[in-house]
Amino acid sequence: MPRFAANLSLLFTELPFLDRFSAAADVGFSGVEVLFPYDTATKLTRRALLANGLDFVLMNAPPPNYTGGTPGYAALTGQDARFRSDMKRTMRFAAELRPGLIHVMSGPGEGDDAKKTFVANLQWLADAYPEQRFTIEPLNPVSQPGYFLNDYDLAAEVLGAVDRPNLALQYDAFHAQMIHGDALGTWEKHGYRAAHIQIGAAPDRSEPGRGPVDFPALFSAIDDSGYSGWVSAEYTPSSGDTRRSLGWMPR
Ligand SMILES: O=C(O)[C@@H](O)C(=O)CO
Ligand SMILES: [Mg+2]
Repeated sequence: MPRFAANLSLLFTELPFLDRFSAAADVGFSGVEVLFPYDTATKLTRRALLANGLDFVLMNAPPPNYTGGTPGYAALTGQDARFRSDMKRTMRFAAELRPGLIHVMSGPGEGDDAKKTFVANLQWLADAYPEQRFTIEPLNPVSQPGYFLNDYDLAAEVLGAVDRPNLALQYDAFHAQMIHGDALGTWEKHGYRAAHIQIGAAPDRSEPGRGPVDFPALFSAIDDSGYSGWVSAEYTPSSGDTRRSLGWMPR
């Protein structure tokens, strides 16, 4: 059975941020991820991780939280200086928080120029920080209109062109189902590129078990593939109560 982590930006939001760590540990998670940990003093976040024996699995770049703003500059031609300064800032947080992975958001864009820019920026990043592992994640166009990385085949092309050992795919069952209509088939085609997995039902991004994705079959396929990373629960509990949403989680 996969190792499960909790996304504390979507789970346990009924609690204040720093209380979500112990809540996740109490129900059996041994790792957590936070999309944008930039608003909380790093020493407080670090203390919450250590006090609860939790691995810090992943955070997003760039800071700050993009809500209401641009979701990254990595694919925006002519914005290389902005991309680099954002990533230097990210890495200052990472030096303290020590995430296993950093998800680099592409931001908006389309076409060959955006692809070339994205590839060149990712190569710079991977070479500048060879000890850090990074991911890229396709996001569906309903949730993220105008976002450049909106397809798993495109992600495969980008990963092939970047060709660095510390950059891999972030597979999200919710986005895979929304983009390609087949989360399991997308895993079977692209799963070998993945360093990180996130799960949530489609189309409403609630807990696994609702909607068309067959999660027991997906978990078996993940196990059979030999994947050894984390599977992170990244969904909004349908009742608003995270504990009540955990029926999908094998004990
Ligand atoms: O799936 C998502 O939306 C996230 O993993 C993410 O990183 C977007 O902020
Ligand atoms: Mg995701």
